[in-house]
Amino acid sequence: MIRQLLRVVGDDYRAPIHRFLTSVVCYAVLQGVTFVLLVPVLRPLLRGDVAGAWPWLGALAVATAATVVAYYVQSLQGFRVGLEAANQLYHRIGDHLATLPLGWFSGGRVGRMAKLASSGVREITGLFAHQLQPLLSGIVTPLTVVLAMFLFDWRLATAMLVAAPVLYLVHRWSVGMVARADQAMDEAVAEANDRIVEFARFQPTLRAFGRVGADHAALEEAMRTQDRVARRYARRMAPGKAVFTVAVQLAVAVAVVFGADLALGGAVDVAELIALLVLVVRFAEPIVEVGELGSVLRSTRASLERMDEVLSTPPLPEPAQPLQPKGSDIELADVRFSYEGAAGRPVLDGVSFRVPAGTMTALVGPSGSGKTTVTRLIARFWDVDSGSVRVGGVDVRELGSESLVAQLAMVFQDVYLFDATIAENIRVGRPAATDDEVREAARLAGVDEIVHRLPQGWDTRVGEGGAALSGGERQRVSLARAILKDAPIVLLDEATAALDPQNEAAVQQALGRMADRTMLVIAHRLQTVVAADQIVVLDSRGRVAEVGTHDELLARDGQYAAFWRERSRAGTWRLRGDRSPSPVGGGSVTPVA
Ligand SMILES: Nc1ncnc2c1ncn2[C@@H]1O[C@H](COP(=O)(O)OP(=O)(O)OP(=O)(O)O)[C@@H](O)[C@H]1O
Repeated sequence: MIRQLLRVVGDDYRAPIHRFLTSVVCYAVLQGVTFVLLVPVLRPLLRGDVAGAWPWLGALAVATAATVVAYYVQSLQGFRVGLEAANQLYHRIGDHLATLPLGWFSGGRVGRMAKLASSGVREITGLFAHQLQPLLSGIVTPLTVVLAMFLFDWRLATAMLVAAPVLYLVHRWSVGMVARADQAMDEAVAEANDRIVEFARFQPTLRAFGRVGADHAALEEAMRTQDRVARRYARRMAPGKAVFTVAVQLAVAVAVVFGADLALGGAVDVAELIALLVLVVRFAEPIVEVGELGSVLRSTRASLERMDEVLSTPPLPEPAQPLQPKGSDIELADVRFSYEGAAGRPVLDGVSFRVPAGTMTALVGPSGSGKTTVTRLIARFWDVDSGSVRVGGVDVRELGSESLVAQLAMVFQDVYLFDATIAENIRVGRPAATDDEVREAARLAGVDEIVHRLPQGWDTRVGEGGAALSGGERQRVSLARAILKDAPIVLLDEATAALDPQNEAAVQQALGRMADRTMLVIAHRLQTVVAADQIVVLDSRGRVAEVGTHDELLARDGQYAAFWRERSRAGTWRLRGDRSPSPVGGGSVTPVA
């Protein structure tokens, strides 16, 4: 565990940890020495020889004072090293996250990462501040006592030495038993927590379907499971913990009986025996303390393992000599791609098309055909399995990630806004932009309209993730970011959810503003599709079905023409200014996402 801890915290932080561990070992040895000194102090006292006890009392006083100082030093160091290690960990995790492929952040990883960064880092701080000392003392102090015991009586010392591995084995067994119970309990609690959060988050959906009470089957089932596991936990955990404590007390009892036998046989006198038995009892104390740490240590070890896993996730490979893009065209050549761990056919299966510099390509296809995946491969969220994605004539794997990012402005559906003002959020697009440039970008994306409606205008904070804004408003802020960034290539996903008339106007205006850029748009609006220089149609198997202009594709009377007819009949291609309802859901052949 200590090796894993050193690996997670990093090589450059080994020295302070070693210093801390050394101070803990010093403290544990001194503690053992103070225990041992009780024997020469008690032996003369129990025989009525007070004068004979004085020199040993002096030694005990010195040893006790040294132990107190050592305790103070090690606990101070424990807190300091714990806090610094937490800081160091935050930096290491932060630095490492910045190098990971963007695709790594999808799924539930960000949530798990947040938990790891808060409770996981706290646990590791606690390991230094509270647990390493009793853990090491539980081994070093009894060892010191046993070794010193050989100075007084080799028979009792041997008995204690024999007891140590027996106690260790019992401890392992008991920790294993408690760990199994703990793990089942942790899983049940985590499941119940998830269900409660889900229950709270989906209240609107549940109520919309008349589920007004607390009759959420999944939640009830999770609660029942937790209750069942908690009962089993209590039944299993108590004996697991008790067995170790009983084993320690049994070892002490055996030592007492053995000592009494020696005294009766005249091998040791009664005064010496009592003094030695006090030592035996003290020998057991630190061991019992280790027994109490079992479950905390197990949970800390699990956090360490998860951190180790994150820190050993390979970063996005960077080219040794990054090339510069020559122009701003995009080209996908025979791209095959599957998501990690996904079975079955690839999401993209031999996709090839080119977006010439300064033109607009609309990407359409049924839901799940891989449109979003295409844009994310261009932004190198992941690397392709085979084939290549080229930007400015250079494979994105040969461009440094900085120069790739500099080429792109992305407006995706899942827009994240920081809990800051709108202006600060727009400025993310180009931190060095002037206030006027920020306002101009906001105006072009229709954000100024939103600002006028907000209580504190430009100074209104938008809440975490942009919670104070609607989906369409968030996307407009994202558009303003893209306009401000002024990158040569724009990847845009026209979110269906955000297609209110104002948002449409903003998207239209923004597209007009960026008309000289290379644009790849996952298109949901008729005028985007019609105005595109070319339309790329993906089929449900992740292949390019057709490429051409609107008129060409209609004339070809293929998949696009079929989409077109169906959409026109259903009225779900939206015309500018048309206030009919937005497209609903994704049919199997809808070109809208
Ligand atoms: N992070 C991911 N991990 C695993 N599978 C994914 C991931 N993202 C998407 N997929 C799967 O890849 C396929 C293509 O998804 P993608 O989002 O690219 O399609 P899309 O055409 O953009 O769909 P939509 O129009 O519904 O947004 C889908 O089957 C989807 O379930």
